[in-house]
Amino acid sequence: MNIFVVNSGSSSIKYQLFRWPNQQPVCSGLVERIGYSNATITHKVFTTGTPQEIQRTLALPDHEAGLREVVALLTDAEQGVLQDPAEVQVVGHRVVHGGESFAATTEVNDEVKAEIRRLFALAPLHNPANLLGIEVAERIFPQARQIAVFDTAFHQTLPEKAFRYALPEKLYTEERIRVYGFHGTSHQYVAAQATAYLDQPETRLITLHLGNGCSAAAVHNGRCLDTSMGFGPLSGLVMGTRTGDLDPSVVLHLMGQLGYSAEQISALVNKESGMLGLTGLSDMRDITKAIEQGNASAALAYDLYAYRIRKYIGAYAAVLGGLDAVVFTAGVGENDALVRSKACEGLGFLGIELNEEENKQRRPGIREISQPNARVKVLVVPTNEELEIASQCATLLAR
Ligand SMILES: Nc1ncnc2c1ncn2[C@@H]1O[C@H](COP(=O)(O)OP(=O)(O)O)[C@@H](O)[C@H]1O
Ligand SMILES: CC(=O)OP(=O)(O)O
Ligand SMILES: [Mg+2]
Repeated sequence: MNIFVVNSGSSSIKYQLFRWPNQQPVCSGLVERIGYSNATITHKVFTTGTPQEIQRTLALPDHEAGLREVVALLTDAEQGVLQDPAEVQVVGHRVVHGGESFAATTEVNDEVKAEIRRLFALAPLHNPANLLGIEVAERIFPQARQIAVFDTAFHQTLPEKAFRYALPEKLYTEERIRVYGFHGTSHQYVAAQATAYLDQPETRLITLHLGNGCSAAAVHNGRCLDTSMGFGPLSGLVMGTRTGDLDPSVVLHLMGQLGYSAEQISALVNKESGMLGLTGLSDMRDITKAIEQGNASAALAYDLYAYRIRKYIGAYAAVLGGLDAVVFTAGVGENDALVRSKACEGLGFLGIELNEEENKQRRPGIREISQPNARVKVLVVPTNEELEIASQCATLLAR
């Protein structure tokens, strides 16, 4: 069986094709700058000994044009891996917000699409693009089963004291205003990997997904107890362009005293804040370079970013009543040794002690970067949301 996984963003599409059940990735890629005349496709094929990379720059007016180009690469006479798009039996989609309706992976139908659309307002950067990806895939792969895997699903096990806000009750009962949590597919995948690695009867983990969006989760024996993103993917850790935790008084002041509209507030907290707002840069690699060049704003932003992570580690150690491992994952978590080092600074009292030599190494796979006899293991576990999505699709179909 061929499973094609699509992670559709506002101006990008990440994808991966798997042969199942051997879980082999056949190819993967990234379409960026959709909507521009200089969009790019980076396509990697793994069927030959050394991965082949194809790069294309072209005009892509919309997601449909992007996905059609990807299908052209998949079925290319020379470098293609399929003869016909009809060979794709399953398309697995990352959908960021599933609300309270979806606690599990779900086959897409009209009702599911309507619910994803109803949730647009709660995840404006993500759900519209996710639905668009589904609709385009339905046209391109009409014979395939379309399956949605929700970022929120893994967090549906949160106890009520963790998922409720201290707001009037009817805002929960009538409006479903509560903590949903995000990046669940990634937290679930790395928690399972870390649990298998630790191989002990009980595991209390803090998983830290640090990508463009960032979130922390407290996971006890594979069950999520708390997470830092909330009603939408804005609260908690400092992110590339999002604020993380912010006192609502700031929003009230911006609207009441400084004349901001709701749209301006949304743009501010989603797209203009976080590391970008603090430094003018959102990519951690650029921020690191700026620090090396003596940029004081970049140094402060980096401190703030790591300090927020440290606060959540302390909080979640308390939630879990102890700690077996801290797990770093995603673009920043897997690659940025200095962020890991600063985030763990001063946490020796919790049993967290980094081995700085190991922390600086770059190796594929799971890496243990704590001191050999530290009470808490610190692990770098590469995430693979696409593999987890494919795996959840296969599990659903086998039922
Ligand atoms: N070598 C690296 N060092 C530091 N940060 C990195 C490195 N590689 C990637 N990143 C960071 O990872 C982030 C993107 O992470 P990723 O998990 O791909 O996010 P997303 O899936 O949300 O797009 C970017 O902010 C980028 O700066
Ligand atoms: C939910 C979320 O923040 O996703 P991403 O990190 O991909 O933007
Ligand atoms: Mg991501």
